[in-house]
Amino acid sequence: MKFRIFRAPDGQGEGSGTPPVKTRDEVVVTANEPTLSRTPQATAGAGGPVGPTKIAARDVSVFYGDKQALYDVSLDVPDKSVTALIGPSGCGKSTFLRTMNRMNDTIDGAKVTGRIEMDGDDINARSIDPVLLRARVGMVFQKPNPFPKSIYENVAYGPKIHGLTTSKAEMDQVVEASLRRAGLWDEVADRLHSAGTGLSGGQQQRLVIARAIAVNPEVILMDEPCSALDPIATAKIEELIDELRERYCIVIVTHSMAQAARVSQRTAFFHMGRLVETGGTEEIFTNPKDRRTLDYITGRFG
Ligand SMILES: Nc1ncnc2c1ncn2[C@@H]1O[C@H](COP(=O)(O)OP(=O)(O)OP(=O)(O)O)[C@@H](O)[C@H]1O
Repeated sequence: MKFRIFRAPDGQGEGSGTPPVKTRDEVVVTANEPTLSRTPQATAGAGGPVGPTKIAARDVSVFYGDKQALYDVSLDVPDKSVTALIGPSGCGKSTFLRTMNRMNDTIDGAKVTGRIEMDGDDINARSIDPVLLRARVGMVFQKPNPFPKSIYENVAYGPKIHGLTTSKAEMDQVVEASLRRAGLWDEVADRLHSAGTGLSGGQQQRLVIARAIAVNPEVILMDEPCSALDPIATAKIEELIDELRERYCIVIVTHSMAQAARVSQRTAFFHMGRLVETGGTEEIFTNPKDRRTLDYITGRFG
């Protein structure tokens, strides 16, 4: 599917006498043709097929001490698809991302209110163990952060501490399957016992993704996963994200509008701690309803 980012709503912009506005990213982006058959229970969103709701956030606010960073955010995140969180610096994208696996709990003075359900269960309930939750909801950060251990041990670490395997042979299988799924196996099969930190930046990021995959997550959160990578490594991670969405619910924070358009089926635009608008990615980029979304995607601020 090809679409041109931006067509102004309500007769503004292209074809209405106002000169077309260039986005600060590429203007024309391409994404794969949506294939409804790939996800049988999928419904067709404007940005491609998505699965049923995996995470439902309702009236979520986050405070760092006295400062409120998020205001009453309600958002449904669908399974088997990629949801992009976009918006200007400091608008609360990472804060919202962290609410989905309770990473804000690890920040002194942070307080989360509202409700977040995963498959209908309240993830902030007392009965939920945050360590187990973070295995179900894995996270990939801006800067690749492999452990100072071998490639093998990086991937085996999670299955080991969660007791997911019972033999060395089974662990070998999990490590290989995870590295294959992260698109890294062919590059590291002959050096599994070398240091993970010796890999290139892009390989390290795929190793970190393999590490997250190894514990059978249902959701993968990615906080600007390509911002430290060159364009070739970025393209590989984007391809990988596109493959992974068939199995997982993926949420990605990105500053690149072109990246959001290439990899996501749904987009949520945040501004000053509020969720302004959400919808199918194509719809958000071609026909945003809110003026602030339009201004952001056309590079007027941010
Ligand atoms: N640990 C923290 N302690 C205090 N304030 C914080 C903390 N983390 C974030 N904030 C504040 O919360 C607000 C939202 O920050 P957040 O990092 O979620 O935004 P963002 O949209 O992800 O920004 P960026 O695109 O620059 O990464 C900002 O005002 C930020 O300064």
